[in-house]
Amino acid sequence: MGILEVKNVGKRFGGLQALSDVNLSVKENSVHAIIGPNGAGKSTLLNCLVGKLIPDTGSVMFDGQSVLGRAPYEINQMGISRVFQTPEIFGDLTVLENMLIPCFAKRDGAFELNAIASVAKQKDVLEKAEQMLVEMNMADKRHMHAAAMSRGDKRRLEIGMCLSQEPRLLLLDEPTAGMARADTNNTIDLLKQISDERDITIAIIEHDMHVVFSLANRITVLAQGTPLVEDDPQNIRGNPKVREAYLGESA
Ligand SMILES: Nc1ncnc2c1ncn2[C@@H]1O[C@H](COP(=O)(O)OP(=O)(O)OP(=O)(O)O)[C@@H](O)[C@H]1O
Repeated sequence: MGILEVKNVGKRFGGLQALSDVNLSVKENSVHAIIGPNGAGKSTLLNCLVGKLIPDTGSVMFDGQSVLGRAPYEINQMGISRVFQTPEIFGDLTVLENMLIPCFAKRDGAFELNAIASVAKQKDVLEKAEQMLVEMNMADKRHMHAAAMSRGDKRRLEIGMCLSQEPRLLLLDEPTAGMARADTNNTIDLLKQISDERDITIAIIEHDMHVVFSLANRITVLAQGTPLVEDDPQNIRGNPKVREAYLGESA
């Protein structure tokens, strides 16, 4: 039994069956990649896991509890945190101010913008945010405006903001999209470190096969809304069905 169990999930948009009969079992503490050609249904599936979409059929269980019918913030509180394709950070705030936001939300269940102004009085939150920046190797950038950072550092900050909420499952939607190779490699190293050092499960949607094969210990291939194959990376690499689904993409 995995920490995340998806059973027979289907989702239709008008005349388009975006997902049908999707089964997925994500083992605790694994790095599970979900790959597939454009339009295969990867983002739709992810949206069904975090409450952004409600599947028409099937079930989604996280740690034995159904996530269906719960609001995204409730699913977040259950222990699922999501990293978006474009980093969801506040460019006008400093790195430290960004980090304070999830730290307040974790402590109080909510966040008010004026809390940042009085943060000096909130030692526990400030210490937690500073500690997270140390763990993310970003302490030297704490007073920098987030917008001024490289794409890789924005991603690093966003991942740190997610981790400050102490999730048990981290979902990543193409975390290296649009990155230069050096930033991609830094992100791979960061995710490896997170997976090795923390009690956390990672599910990642990714097009870049270098990222997938560097990180994943299990891979599900989606094609036309349904799982084509689920296997270990070494078996996926040479699988003719996977190569065919990608029609020449480097699988
Ligand atoms: N809100 C929506 N309304 C209508 N159709 C949608 C909606 N969201 C996705 N689709 C369609 O559902 C199918 C699956 O899309 P989805 O974005 O999940 O694929 P994907 O595998 O994530 O693709 P990509 O790799 O290009 O991001 C596509 O045909 C897409 O056009």
